[in-house]
Amino acid sequence: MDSNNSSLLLSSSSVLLHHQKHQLDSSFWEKQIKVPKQFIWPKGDLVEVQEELNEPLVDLEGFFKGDEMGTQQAARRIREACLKHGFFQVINHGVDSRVLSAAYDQTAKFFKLPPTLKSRVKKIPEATSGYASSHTDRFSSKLPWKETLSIDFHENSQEPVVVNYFKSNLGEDFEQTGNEVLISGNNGTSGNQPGRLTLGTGPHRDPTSLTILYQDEVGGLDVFTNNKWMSVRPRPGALVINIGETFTALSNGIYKSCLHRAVVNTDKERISLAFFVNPRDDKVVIPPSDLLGNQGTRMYPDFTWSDLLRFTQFHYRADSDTLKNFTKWFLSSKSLNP
Ligand SMILES: O=C(O)CCC(=O)C(=O)O
Ligand SMILES: [Fe+2]
Repeated sequence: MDSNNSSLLLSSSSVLLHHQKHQLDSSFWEKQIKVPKQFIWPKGDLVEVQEELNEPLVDLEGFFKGDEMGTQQAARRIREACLKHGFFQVINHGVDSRVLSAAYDQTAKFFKLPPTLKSRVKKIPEATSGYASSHTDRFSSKLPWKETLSIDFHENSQEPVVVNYFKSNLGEDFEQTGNEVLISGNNGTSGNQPGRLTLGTGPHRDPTSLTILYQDEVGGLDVFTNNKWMSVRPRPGALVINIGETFTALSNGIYKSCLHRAVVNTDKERISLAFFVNPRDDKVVIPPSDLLGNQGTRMYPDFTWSDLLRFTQFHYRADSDTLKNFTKWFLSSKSLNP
């Protein structure tokens, strides 16, 4: 799809939350002898992985070269993965490895800045861009052991929005960061062995359409499928793709968006770069009629990405039941305000 076509349908955004000032500094938490109880997750969410997920590794070379056979093979493998758990990895994806390394380095450089500097881009309420440590303002329990930097990106914007964002908040030295980072960086820090009690990102399904993730070699991404947690092996140069709830709704529930989490490594810090792809705000998510089955039954109501975003930002922490609870909330708010 060329960028003109895709901009008719897609916008992209990364959505994370703001913080309280004294908790901006993740090094503060790392120095604590005991993990504060707000960061301790229930045992059921912490069950360790025993196996690797056998997700398909899809080679996109044929697709990019216009090769029919290669394209069909890739499509078949992606379809199979989406019917099972919605996770696959891609190689020969066309994203220059130098851009990925530069984005990674710039993200790492940002997370190493002193807290006072990071706080210059701190996320404010209702914003979708900015730096956040842990989401402490929004939740009082099961906090994620990580810091995040989120940046809004709209493909059809003429302005160098991201470059301007970094330059105006952090200064000229960060122009390059703006050039490379079109992602949200998750930095799961290790510290005092919090890995045994905490999670970098708790179990959730992404509300997005698609998530494209670049993870470093530390690993920690786990997927819950076949009734167990399974790890997604970091593969050098590959991107992890998973479908989110919006895509599930678009496929009338046929393609699965799977529960996943990021565990904290007890020895090493981990950085992951997630690019969330979402429909344009005004596009209604309606599955094609041939996915409705004989009865023409719709699994989910007509909604827009901004409805789901509002729900997950202001009413509900994304978890295993987001789409089900969103549907209830959305239908009842519609019946109150028809
Ligand atoms: O860091 C990861 O591997 C996953 C992060 C994630 O699931 C998310 O940001 O939605
Ligand atoms: Fe996720």
